[in-house]
Amino acid sequence: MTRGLNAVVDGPADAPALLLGSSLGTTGAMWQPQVAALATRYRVIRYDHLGHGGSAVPAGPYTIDLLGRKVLRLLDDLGVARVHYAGLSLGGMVGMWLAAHAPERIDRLALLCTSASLGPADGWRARAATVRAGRLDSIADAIVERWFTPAFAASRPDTVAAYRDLLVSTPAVGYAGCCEAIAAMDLRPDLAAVRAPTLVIGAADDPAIPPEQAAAITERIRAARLVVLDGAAHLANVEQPEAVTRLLVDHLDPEGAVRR
Ligand SMILES: O=C(O)CC1=CCC(=O)O1
Repeated sequence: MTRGLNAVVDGPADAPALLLGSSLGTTGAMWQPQVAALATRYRVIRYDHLGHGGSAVPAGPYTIDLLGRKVLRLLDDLGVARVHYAGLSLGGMVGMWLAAHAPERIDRLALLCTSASLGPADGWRARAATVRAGRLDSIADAIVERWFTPAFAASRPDTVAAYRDLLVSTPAVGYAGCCEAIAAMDLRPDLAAVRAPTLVIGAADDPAIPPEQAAAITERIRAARLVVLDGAAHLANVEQPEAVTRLLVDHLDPEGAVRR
């Protein structure tokens, strides 16, 4: 028996719930640029993936199915029946799984800088092996280089350093377990089962998951809309915080968007 997922909750207890899923090698802290604005409207629940942050760190390999089931258990523990969900990268992968396998629990969905299938699997398994051998620090710079555009990295070195610190503080077993989940993942057949109105956001300068992947997701989900953001790499919510917050606010409350 393992502990469950760690989560931080902000906003009014009686507001609609919004669950935020973060990327590989980060925690719910990744969503800091959006929290203040979103928490005026929603009960914002930021969870850490299995093996990340304050969550349990069982020995891997993990699967997306396992990560998704842990999120459902978290919602049960919090007494939350239904949520909006926004997830970036690995957080988006879990969001697709949730929307396909537990559609009764997901209201509106936002998928950022993510993919339904992200090969080559051998690359992810090699990365997992490197990290299991205790060498996450040796590949951290190469990973973080894909998270931000060169212009952002040059102008905001402290922010980049803070996200690098978050990455290297991830438990090796947890990080590797999630790499192995991505290696084994193919959510493409699941996407036809997604009923939630979905906003798919790609970033024009994302070398980790290029915007073509966002377009491929959009084509497979019945009620999906695609937006490609300029001036952002993989962590688009950090690099373009206002634009991402606005897109989320308008997507989650489309009637409010008409009034605004
Ligand atoms: O950090 C990376 O290499 C890019 C990435 C893939 C899945 C994820 O969450 O981040």
